[in-house]
Amino acid sequence: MAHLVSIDDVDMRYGGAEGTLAVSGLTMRVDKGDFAAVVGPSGCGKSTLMKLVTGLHIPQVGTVIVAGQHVTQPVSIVGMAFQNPTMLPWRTTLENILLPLEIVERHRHRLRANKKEYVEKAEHLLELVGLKGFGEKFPWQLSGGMQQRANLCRALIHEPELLMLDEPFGALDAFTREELWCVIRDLHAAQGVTIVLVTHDLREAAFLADKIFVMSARPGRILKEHRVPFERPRDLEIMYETRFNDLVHQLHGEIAQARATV
Ligand SMILES: Nc1ncnc2c1ncn2[C@@H]1O[C@H](COP(=O)(O)OP(=O)(O)OP(=O)(O)O)[C@@H](O)[C@H]1O
Repeated sequence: MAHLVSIDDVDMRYGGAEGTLAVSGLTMRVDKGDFAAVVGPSGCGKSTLMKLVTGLHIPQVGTVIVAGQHVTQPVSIVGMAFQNPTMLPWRTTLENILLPLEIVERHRHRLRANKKEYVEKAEHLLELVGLKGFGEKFPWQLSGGMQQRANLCRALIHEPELLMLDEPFGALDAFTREELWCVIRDLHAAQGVTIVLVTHDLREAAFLADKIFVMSARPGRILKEHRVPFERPRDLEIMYETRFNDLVHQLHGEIAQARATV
């Protein structure tokens, strides 16, 4: 089967020839339908990896292929969500969710012609993430967790094949974060979207992912790929099981070692 994401021997350096080498010899593959997590020491190049896959950065060495296309510009089949959702305060939540459709040329005409259909789709997504009826509220009327839920809807409105999540729950309290893990788990199951999640939280990676990539310290490359053997659907209770804690412990050890070998 062809991989949805193929990164081959990539080097990415910021700031010219003498600048910071963020990743080097980076190679990884993500298959269609996968839920992949990327973990590693602080500053190892995780966000850089996300930007390479989405075409926000183009590497100096190596290739990035997404859905069979060599990435040379921003990739339209990708949805993205970052740590701090930036919603436009003067637009309602629903209008914020529809925003990507107004920006992307390809969708703009379709939105104009089929507004009702897209509003229904946005309302369906709001329901999926537990925000039914909140579309008419303004972002500042929502809690941080609710804004992050809406942010996920916005990342999914154009039905991306690939959803890239960069520390999306980092700013939330532990309970809200766990609630959102379940939202993401259910979205992955319901929408069949391929997900790549960058996170510092090893429990988050072990709970959500099928594959966990461990990166080295900068310049980042993949040190190890774990297959997560836990059956789906997973319940939060799994986090109290020995096999879950063994995996988290192992990941922790690998990252500690990567940090020590800088
Ligand atoms: N635009 C940039 N210009 C210069 N250097 C950069 C730029 N973006 C990132 N870097 C550097 O590249 C390296 C990797 O950064 P990146 O943000 O990809 O790491 P990260 O693993 O996501 O970090 P963190 O764990 O802190 O979230 C870091 O040393 C960072 O300072």
